[in-house]
Amino acid sequence: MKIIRHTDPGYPAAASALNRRAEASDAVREVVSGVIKAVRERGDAAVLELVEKFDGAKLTPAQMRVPQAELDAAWDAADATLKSALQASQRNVAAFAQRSLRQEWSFKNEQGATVGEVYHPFERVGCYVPGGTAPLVSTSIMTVAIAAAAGVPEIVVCTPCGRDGTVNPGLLAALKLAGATEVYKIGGSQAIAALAFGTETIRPVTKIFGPGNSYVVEAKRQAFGVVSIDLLPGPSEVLILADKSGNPAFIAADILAQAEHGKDSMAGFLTDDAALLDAVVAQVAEQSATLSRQAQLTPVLEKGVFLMLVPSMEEGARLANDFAPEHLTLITTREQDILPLIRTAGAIFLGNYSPVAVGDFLAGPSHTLPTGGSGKSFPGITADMFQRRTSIIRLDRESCARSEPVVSAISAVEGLDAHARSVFIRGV
Ligand SMILES: NC(=O)c1ccc[n+]([C@@H]2O[C@H](COP(=O)([O-])OP(=O)(O)OC[C@H]3O[C@@H](n4cnc5c(N)ncnc54)[C@H](O)[C@@H]3O)[C@@H](O)[C@H]2O)c1
Ligand SMILES: [Zn+2]
Repeated sequence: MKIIRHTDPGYPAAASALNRRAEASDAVREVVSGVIKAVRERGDAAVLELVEKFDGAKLTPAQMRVPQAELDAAWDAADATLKSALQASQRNVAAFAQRSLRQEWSFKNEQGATVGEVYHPFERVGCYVPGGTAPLVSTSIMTVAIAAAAGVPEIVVCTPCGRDGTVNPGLLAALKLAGATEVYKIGGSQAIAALAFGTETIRPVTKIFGPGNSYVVEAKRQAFGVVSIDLLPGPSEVLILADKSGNPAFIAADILAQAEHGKDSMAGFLTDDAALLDAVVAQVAEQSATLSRQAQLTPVLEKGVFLMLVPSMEEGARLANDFAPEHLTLITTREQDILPLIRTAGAIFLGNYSPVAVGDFLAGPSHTLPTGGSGKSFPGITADMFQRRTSIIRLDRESCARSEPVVSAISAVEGLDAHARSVFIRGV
């Protein structure tokens, strides 16, 4: 853990280093462009070679898709506690999604033309559900269930399999409940390439959603244009900003919950209270000893966790905006002053009793959120991202006549006389 105080000489540099921009390393970019090229040129064969190389599983093209019967059986076999937990999560997510959906509307413009917007669900989307280091059962709900709530008829999921070629049955159960219509057990950038460009087995989709590691995120970025994408949701992270009202045990628990995501994940803690900083450091040491995922925790605690004593909560909010955290926890007695200052967080958790884990699994908004600083440009997944918008324009003879002088004036400057004629030829 790095501990920096505003009284340290290194503070200005450490504070300005928080002002990040999301960019993949050259090495990741190169690997991914090689993968995309291979999948475009050689389809299934390339996908399966890469699955063997990165995930150690030997599959045939016929084994790529999880049969519907296996999805159904996974749901039937899931234990009752898991089923009701997944259902509770899905109910909250669907209810939240309903409120985010856009409705069609229209109005008459100044010339009397009817103009408006209509929305249709995308026909066929891809949702990536990570599975490299943990089977992200919750991500099934946080992507697929939202697509289903938006009315998307074809929801194609890719998720990596283990060396034995199987996918965690709890994950399959969640996908079934959430409403996945096709599930392929392939992961990584090869899965994104297959979804974007298609292979003999996988028909291409038009938009790709969902989080993943740096390879998955870079593949989505490189596929952009051929498909659209939701955002760039990479390795998970949290930033906690608290004044002396913060509970050190709760804060340490949230830092550790973040750290157990493993490689590349980050947790930061900013406070204006020196005693709280010390108490959180002590709590992290005490609590971390009793957790199971030491292999994931240790490297993150060494490299990915920083604690900073800032001169004020206002300065903390400024640094939080620079960092643009995926999750921001704000604990302060001055919420009305500090909350309005936060503009770039993917999701904001307020007060001592709002653990990020409840947002991960249950609360309602998608947990698929921007990371790596991309929150400055992208929001997290919302239901309306599964809707394609188009505009509608209808004129009658009268509104056409009233539009003519404006069209003629602009056509004259642009030198486009056919444009002007196409209006006045209508007898106006
Ligand atoms: N931002 C969010 O909203 C959000 C939500 C959930 C999860 N996540 C993040 O998703 C990530 C999931 O990562 P993961 O690794 O566990 O699973 P993953 O499914 O994203 O990636 C696993 C795949 O990566 C590929 N891969 C691994 N090493 C590679 C290499 N050297 N070269 C090329 N490809 C390689 C493999 O094909 C493998 O199938 C985590 O970082 C987690 O924090 C983010
Ligand atoms: Zn988490």
